[in-house]
Amino acid sequence: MLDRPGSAAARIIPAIDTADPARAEVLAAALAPGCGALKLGLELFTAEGPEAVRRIAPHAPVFLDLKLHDIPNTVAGAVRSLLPLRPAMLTLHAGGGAAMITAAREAAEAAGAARPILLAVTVLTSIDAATLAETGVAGGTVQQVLRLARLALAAGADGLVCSPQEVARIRDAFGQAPMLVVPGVRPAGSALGDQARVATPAEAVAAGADWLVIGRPITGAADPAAALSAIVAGLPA
Ligand SMILES: O=c1ccn([C@@H]2O[C@H](COP(=O)(O)O)[C@@H](O)[C@H]2O)c(=O)[nH]1
Repeated sequence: MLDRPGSAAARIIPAIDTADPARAEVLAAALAPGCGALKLGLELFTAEGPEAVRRIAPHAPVFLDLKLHDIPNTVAGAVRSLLPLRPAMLTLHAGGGAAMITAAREAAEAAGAARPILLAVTVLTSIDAATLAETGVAGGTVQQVLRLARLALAAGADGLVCSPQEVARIRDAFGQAPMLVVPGVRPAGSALGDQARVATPAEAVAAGADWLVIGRPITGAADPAAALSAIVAGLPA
């Protein structure tokens, strides 16, 4: 299993969000020396499938962010199908419920010590309180994140995906054991895009984040490797 980051660079996971496998490889080669892992998500996986993972994996550990969400039997089968790709991290939606998460964990155990870190996505960082209320969830984002975090960790998730705005509350409630992987991170002055619950990289780390997922502020820069280096330079060693 991937170790918790031991340096500022190792904390950063650039999100390689493109449907173009050649572009993904160029980004991977440029960014891998300065980061801890590379995140591949739905855009590349739905375009290119497992082959995209095989092409990126030689560069850095792969965080496969597919946000699995289905009945337990189907999610367990998907985890089994993904294990040969040896992802370092894998996501599933906490909202799928405890039985789904436990089924995913049991399926992942087949990989033994090389199994991926299983991360439960709480409330997407693009969702604000009003959007959450539209889905029928009252009480605000922090309360829902804590509710889903409790469920997911009890069911066998190794860690959580949450926004930087909930990290300190999660550490207060659950301590240092859960691995916290945090998107919704924006260097000062960066465009928010569709992200709603954000903080800067330094704020996220100070709150207790383990890894920071950062996409467009890096991959949309004229020099992605330089943008990554500038973010790392702004973090404590
Ligand atoms: O709650 C979540 C879960 C996953 N993501 C993913 O992280 C990156 C963020 O990219 P940016 O360009 O830095 O906004 C992206 O791949 C999302 O799918 C998230 O943003 N929020």
